[in-house]
Amino acid sequence: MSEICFTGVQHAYGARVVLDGIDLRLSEQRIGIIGANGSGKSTLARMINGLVTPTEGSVTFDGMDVAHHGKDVRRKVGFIFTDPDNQIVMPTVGEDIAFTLRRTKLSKAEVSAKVSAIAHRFGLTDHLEHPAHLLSGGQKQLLALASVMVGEPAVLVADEPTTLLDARNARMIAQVLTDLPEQVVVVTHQLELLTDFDRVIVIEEGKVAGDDAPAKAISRYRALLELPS
Ligand SMILES: Nc1ncnc2c1ncn2[C@@H]1O[C@H](COP(=O)(O)OP(=O)(O)OP(=O)(O)O)[C@@H](O)[C@H]1O
Repeated sequence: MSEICFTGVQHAYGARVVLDGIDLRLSEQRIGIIGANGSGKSTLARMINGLVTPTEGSVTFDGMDVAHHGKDVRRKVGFIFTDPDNQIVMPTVGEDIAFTLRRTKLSKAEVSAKVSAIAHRFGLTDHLEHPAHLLSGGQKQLLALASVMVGEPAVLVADEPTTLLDARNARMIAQVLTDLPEQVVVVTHQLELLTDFDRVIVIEEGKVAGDDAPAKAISRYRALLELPS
């Protein structure tokens, strides 16, 4: 597994500090990040691949400082967002997956083989020729995943990947993420998604307020929100 290290990390948007004093060494296979709205989870997740850089401290990915090696890190850290429509860029499913490989030196046949293999892995084989915008919400999230994973990142970061999905599709995407052999970091409000995860970080008002196995971290979070456990 890769090692993601936050050392003395602060992030401020203008004068507003939204993350502070973050020290984390993440090397487990499945890591969840939970916390109330606005607590700083997305900001933390975006720091892993340099979409957001710290205003103090540093984030490293396998020893590379993300602020200085953003491009190299982004090759190793795939990212999916809440709304797959924001990352589907090509008209058809097959073209969208192939788009990720456009800057590689692979031959047409090699690209085609990789697209077929990843479509098969994410259950999209029958949709390769279909317009991406006609897919269901769950299928679009699968396409976003396939288009990222075809680039063979070492880690996938997913920021609330099930928020826009109905319960059945949310469960399906949760299962797909849980079963990925790659390392995953998932920000979510869907706490049951994290049942089989290795570690869950609780963020509260920009600080780490819990860091434990799922059951304990989730009870800590419920206690913070004053919800029944
Ligand atoms: N680009 C930005 N400019 C200014 N403030 C921002 C920006 N992005 C986020 N914020 C603020 O930073 C704080 C943390 O936001 P962040 O999106 O990281 O929280 P979150 O825990 O992911 O929230 P949610 O669960 O609602 O998605 C919030 O108060 C938010 O309004």
